[in-house]
Amino acid sequence: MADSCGKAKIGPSILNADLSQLASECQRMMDSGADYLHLDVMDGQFVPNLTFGHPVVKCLRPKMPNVFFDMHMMVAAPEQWIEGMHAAGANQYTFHQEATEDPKSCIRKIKETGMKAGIGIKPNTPVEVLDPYVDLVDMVLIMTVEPGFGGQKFMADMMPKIQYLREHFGHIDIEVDGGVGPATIQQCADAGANMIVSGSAVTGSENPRETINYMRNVVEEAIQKSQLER
Ligand SMILES: O=C(CO)[C@@H](O)[C@H](O)COP(=O)(O)O
Repeated sequence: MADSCGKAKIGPSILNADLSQLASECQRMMDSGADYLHLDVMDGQFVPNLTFGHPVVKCLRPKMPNVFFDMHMMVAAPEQWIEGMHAAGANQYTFHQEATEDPKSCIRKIKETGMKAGIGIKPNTPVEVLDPYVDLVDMVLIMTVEPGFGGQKFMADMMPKIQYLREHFGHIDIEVDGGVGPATIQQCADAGANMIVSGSAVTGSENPRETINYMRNVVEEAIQKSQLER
């Protein structure tokens, strides 16, 4: 993932998978051709749901030593978990701008560990709040559902946020997350998203490999089209 800024990457979310089989579900996603794993961490404060923390990541890491773990930290005071997630083997730490008084300090602490830093916003947060941080992070996350649960309806009115980021900041990694699947990937690709989080549409697919390949092809075609139009 190191030198792949702006390329099409599919990162399944396992939130709606069979969490009693977490390791095998993660492996199933990678065996189906996923580029990375999107792991949803929820604390019951920042979002009204509870999932898992760094102890679980620590157990997962030895089972999949080379998989890129994209930690989606839907938590209050995200600074508190940076060290733990790094020690557990996380590769990227994506926090929410709404969750901290000092995003720049959070970004600095993440990068000091060697992890990649991501910053995300919820649907009701204007994209312009990210302007001071985009050049400091490795990836920007645009939520297309209210964070907290998988299987929700895609919010197409979030696409202008992605277009804004692509137009103002060029080849950064822009991740889209929530209700993304074969029926909605074209909108995301056309808007400029290149890192695709898809949960239910992939983990619930009869053919996850086919679903992943389809979405990657749509994004790759959109990237090529935008490059030709420049
Ligand atoms: O962070 C979240 C939800 O809060 C997402 O990562 C969802 O887990 C994506 O799942 P689908 O909407 O694709 O089912």
